[in-house]
Amino acid sequence: MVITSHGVPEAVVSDAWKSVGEFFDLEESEKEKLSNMSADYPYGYEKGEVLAAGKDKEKGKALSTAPDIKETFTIGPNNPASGMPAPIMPSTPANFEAHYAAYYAAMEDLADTLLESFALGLDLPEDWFKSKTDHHLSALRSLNYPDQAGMTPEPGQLRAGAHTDYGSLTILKSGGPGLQVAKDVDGEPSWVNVPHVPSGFVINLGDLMRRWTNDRWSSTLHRVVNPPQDGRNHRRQSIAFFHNINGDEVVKTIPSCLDNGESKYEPIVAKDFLMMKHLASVKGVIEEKEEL
Ligand SMILES: O=C(O)CCC(=O)C(=O)O
Ligand SMILES: [Fe+2]
Repeated sequence: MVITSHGVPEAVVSDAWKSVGEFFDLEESEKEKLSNMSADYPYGYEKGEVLAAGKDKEKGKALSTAPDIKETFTIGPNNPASGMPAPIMPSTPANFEAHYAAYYAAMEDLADTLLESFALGLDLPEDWFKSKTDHHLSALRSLNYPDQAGMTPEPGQLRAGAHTDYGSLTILKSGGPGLQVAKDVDGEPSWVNVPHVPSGFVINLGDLMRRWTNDRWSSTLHRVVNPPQDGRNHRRQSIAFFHNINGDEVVKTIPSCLDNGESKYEPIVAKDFLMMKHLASVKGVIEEKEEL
């Protein structure tokens, strides 16, 4: 869905947007200083990531061994209770840290509001999600899809390959068209362009929400296509807030989503579920490498 009238101050968005653009404009060597991803710190700067888990959904087979045509910068929560280390931020551009932190905080508030609506939609008390999200593992990732002037993507290579997000819900701000969604069904996906609403946010559900609701709600299969041939020189920027619940929360089918008292899924600790998703995506990459 696309939401407007969300209450996020325009300046919070435009400040973060500008700082993100300036960050991606830095020399590669500057950005590489932030590529400090490890098992303990699954964030930072990355280029050419392959979202392999999603590719499994396209007939269970990778369409291409080529990486997504994008670069990303990600932080996690700035809250020791989440169990994650504090965010490592770029020191340039000068205001990046303040703007990024303010945007993260605004997204936390918006996610809380959305979850209150979700609770009502699932026949739960309005504050049902509150105790399950008060030391959440949400991540904020900005994305830059460089212009494609003078380059020819490999067959099947996209700005972002088809995938579903892992967590509960995603709040996405983007600077232009290119995002497509499809029903997450077996067989050939039927892609639909998501309308670009400049003041709005796109909301996608993730795999954790799907499992939690016992498949009553689906996770959104999506991708970002390459610019049209006559618009190759257009760069695209977006900022995605991946809301995730408390890492130590046990994801056990929401009572109102049981099917005649039955659940399709075993209870799982949220952090284990996210790790399983992460490892599955890494496994996809390894298998692709073995196919070469
Ligand atoms: O840039 C976009 O519009 C989508 C990004 C996305 O799907 C992701 O980072 O998971
Ligand atoms: Fe996504």
